[in-house]
Amino acid sequence: MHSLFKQADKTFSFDKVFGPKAQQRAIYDHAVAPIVNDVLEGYNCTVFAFGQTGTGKTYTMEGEMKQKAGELPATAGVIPRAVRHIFDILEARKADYSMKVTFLELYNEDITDLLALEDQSRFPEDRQKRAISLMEDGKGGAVIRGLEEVIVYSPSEIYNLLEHGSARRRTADTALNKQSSRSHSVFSIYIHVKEQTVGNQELMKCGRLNLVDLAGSENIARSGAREGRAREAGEMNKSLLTLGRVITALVEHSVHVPYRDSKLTRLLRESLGGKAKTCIIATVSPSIHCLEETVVTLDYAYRAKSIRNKPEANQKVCKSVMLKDIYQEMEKMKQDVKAAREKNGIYIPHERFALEEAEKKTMKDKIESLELSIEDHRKEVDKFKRLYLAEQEHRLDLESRNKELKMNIESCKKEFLDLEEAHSRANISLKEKDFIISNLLCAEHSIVEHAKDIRGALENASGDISSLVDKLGRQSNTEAENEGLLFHFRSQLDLSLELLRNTVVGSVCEQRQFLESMNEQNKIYFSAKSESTIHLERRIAKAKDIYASGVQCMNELANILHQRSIVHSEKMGLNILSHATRAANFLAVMVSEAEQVLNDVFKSISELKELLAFSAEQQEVGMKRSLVSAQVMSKTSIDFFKDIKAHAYSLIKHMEQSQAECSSQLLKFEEDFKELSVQEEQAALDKITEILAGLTAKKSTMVSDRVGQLNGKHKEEQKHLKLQMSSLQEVSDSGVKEAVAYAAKVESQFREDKLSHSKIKDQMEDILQQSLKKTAHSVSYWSHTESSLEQLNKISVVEADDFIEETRNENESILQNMLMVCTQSDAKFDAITSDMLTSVKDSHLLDHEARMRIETVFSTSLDRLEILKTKHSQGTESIRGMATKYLERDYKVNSPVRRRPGELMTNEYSLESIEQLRASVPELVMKFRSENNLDEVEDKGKRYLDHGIRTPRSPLMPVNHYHQ
Ligand SMILES: Nc1ncnc2c1ncn2[C@@H]1O[C@H](COP(=O)(O)OP(=O)(O)OP(=O)(O)O)[C@@H](O)[C@H]1O
Repeated sequence: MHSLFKQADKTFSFDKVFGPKAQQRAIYDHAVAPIVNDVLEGYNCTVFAFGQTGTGKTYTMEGEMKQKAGELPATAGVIPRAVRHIFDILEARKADYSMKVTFLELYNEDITDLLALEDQSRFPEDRQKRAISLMEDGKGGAVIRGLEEVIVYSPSEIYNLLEHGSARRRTADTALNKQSSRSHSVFSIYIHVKEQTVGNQELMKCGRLNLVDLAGSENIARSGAREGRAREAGEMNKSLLTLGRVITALVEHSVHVPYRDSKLTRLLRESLGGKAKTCIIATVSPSIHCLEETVVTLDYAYRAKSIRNKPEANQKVCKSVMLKDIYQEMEKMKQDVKAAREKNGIYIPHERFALEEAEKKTMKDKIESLELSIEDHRKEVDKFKRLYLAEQEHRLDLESRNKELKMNIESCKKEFLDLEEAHSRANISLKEKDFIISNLLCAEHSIVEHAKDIRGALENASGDISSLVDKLGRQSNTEAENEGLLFHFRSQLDLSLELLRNTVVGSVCEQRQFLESMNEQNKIYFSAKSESTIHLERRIAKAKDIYASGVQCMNELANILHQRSIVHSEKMGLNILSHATRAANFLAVMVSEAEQVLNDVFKSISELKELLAFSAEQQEVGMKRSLVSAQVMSKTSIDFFKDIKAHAYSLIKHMEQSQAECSSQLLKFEEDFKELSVQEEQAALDKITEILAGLTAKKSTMVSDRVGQLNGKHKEEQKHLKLQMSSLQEVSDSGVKEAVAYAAKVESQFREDKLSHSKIKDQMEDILQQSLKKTAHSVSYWSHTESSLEQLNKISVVEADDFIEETRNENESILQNMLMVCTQSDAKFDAITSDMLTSVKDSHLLDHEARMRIETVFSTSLDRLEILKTKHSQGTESIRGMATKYLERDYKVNSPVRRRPGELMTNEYSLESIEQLRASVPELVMKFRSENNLDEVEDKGKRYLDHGIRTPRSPLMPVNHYHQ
């Protein structure tokens, strides 16, 4: 089956190929019409159709012949069309012609005349078709004795004969064709055309057209032929087989062409390699089920196409010569008739009978001896065929083995190339990894640098924090100082108020004492002057009241001020205390956490460093190992393939040699055999018996010698081949084992390396993620701390500022009130004093003495008042000065923070800079590839890319989210 499909790939070329829809007319015009013209020029021409049964041979040759209105139907085949064509030409030429036709059937090697009259014999055996003998004409053609030649004058006559004859053909119902022709049919048209020559001599052009419809070649099993049909098919196939052999012999220019092996080939002898012009129509089926037969048919047709005939026109004969022939023939026939009349039965003249008998006898002898020799030949040929077939099989076997070996070599080469590619890929990946490692080291270095920077920044921050703590301490000191100052101010204020009160009380007492003394004096003096005294008393009481109310007011104010200052200082103290403790706690926690974070970062960085170093070391070791093993393996594979190649080469050479030798020997043998056969044939004519014996002996010895030689050689070759094959197998087995072992080793190493690499990578990834998380956490924490500090600072500053402002405002308002009260009391005191002076002046008018006394008292009072005034103004001034000092100089306000901790960090360690710390493996791979022009290499780095795309580095994600 496999070979069949292989055959189906074959290509055949023909003069013209007609498809299933081709019209009969097209086939005729293209293939047969030129032949008809040649027939009319005096050539013998043959058109024969052959092919598988049921493929349309009869349809092509005969078709439908019933005329419609004098016209042939479209389905008319080659024969009716040729007949019509011939008549058309002859009539157009107005030629003088004669035409006769014969129609015979060749069935199971028997020739039957299809145009002979029906036998009216009573007995069925007599009614059997008369067998007709086939004889050589001595010019390479065949003569059929006793065949009915019907002279025809019109196409319709021929059509009738054709229909009549076709109806008598043996047909049967088969699985492939309902009306399958079981015989070969030959319809011949003989045409004699008279030609006028210059010398007024009449010449005749004799042409013959054989139209042959062969029985179908058939696969007995498929055609469904059984028993009688099977035998019939076998016979048909036999004659077709002989036809095939004849074609083969003609194609190969063999000396002997087995025409005589079947009647069909004897009949067609002239048309195959003879002097006739031949057209072969091969019919095939488009069905796949008929592929085998189709290929065989096409093969026959293709081979038959290369047969070269030597067409020769028949000799033009004189009319007189022809007439002479005809008369001779008539004479012969007359003698036959006469002999038949004289006796009952079939009689011929005695001389002819004796001649024919002798001829028959010699022929019979010849045939017998030839049959014997043919039988021998056949046996020998069969033997050699078997040998040849065995040899061919052996050759095919060797060829297939050779092919297998070649394929093995090819696959090994491919594997080797794959290995080389893998090796180069491994090298590239090694370089890639080196590149990545160096970049990772750089990244690590930069991370360490950044960590150092962070540490510096943290140190700065801790400095800032400690300065902040100092500042807070200072602030609390300031607050304490302020408290002290306030206390001092309060005590001072109390003192001055006390002093003022004492002064006022003293002056009032003095005034009172003076007034009492004045009263006593006046009692004495002003007994008479009660009105003025009453007035004075009233006035004094009024001044007394005013002074008492002023003192009371001052006292109240001082108390309020005192109480407020106490409350405020307490509040402030509490605030400052709480702020300080909060800040201290917060800073302590922050410092400890920052230290922890820093420690973690350093720890993870050192771990990362160690891991990186370890992984780089391991990778290097693994890569080196794989490189070495790959190199070893490549070397071994190369050696192994070299060995195989050398072995295969020697094997092929040896095979070629042996094949050439075999074929040359076979050719030689065939030639010898043919030569011998020819010689034998020649000699057989002379001394058949003697030479046959000699020849047989010679042949048998020669054959046995040759066979022995061939066998010996064949055995030697086989031995040699076996040896070669076994060594080759050993080599290939060992090579395969080595290759498998190396492959397994390399694979395991690769797996190990890959596993460790992936583990380390995972660890690295984890650590990196952890460190990044911690960094992110610390960054967030820092920023949080910073904001908290800032907030705290702001709150405390605002609170302190508010409090101070409030206190200042309150104090200022109190002082303003106090000053106002003082001024009011001054004014009132002045008013009282002036009143008193007026009263004193009034009293002066009353009494000079009293006036003198009063003047003295007045001057003393004035002095005292002056002193009181000065003291009062001094007290006021000191209070004011103290207040100013307290408010402007001594009350310490917290100076604003110049540099905020954390600014450095946020500015220097932006998200971008942290992102830049990443060593992106895909980018590194891309960079490496672009630098090394490795784009065309199978994209192994794609994995990194894919990986990079699939798992974007998550550690910084929280940071990103936090900051977004
Ligand atoms: N080209 C065609 N167009 C129409 N019908 C066709 C064609 N060729 C063959 N046939 C039909 O196929 C059937 C078989 O054809 P035909 O008898 O000519 O085959 P065959 O090759 O002579 O077979 P066998 O060798 O068995 O005699 C017939 O019925 C015929 O009419």
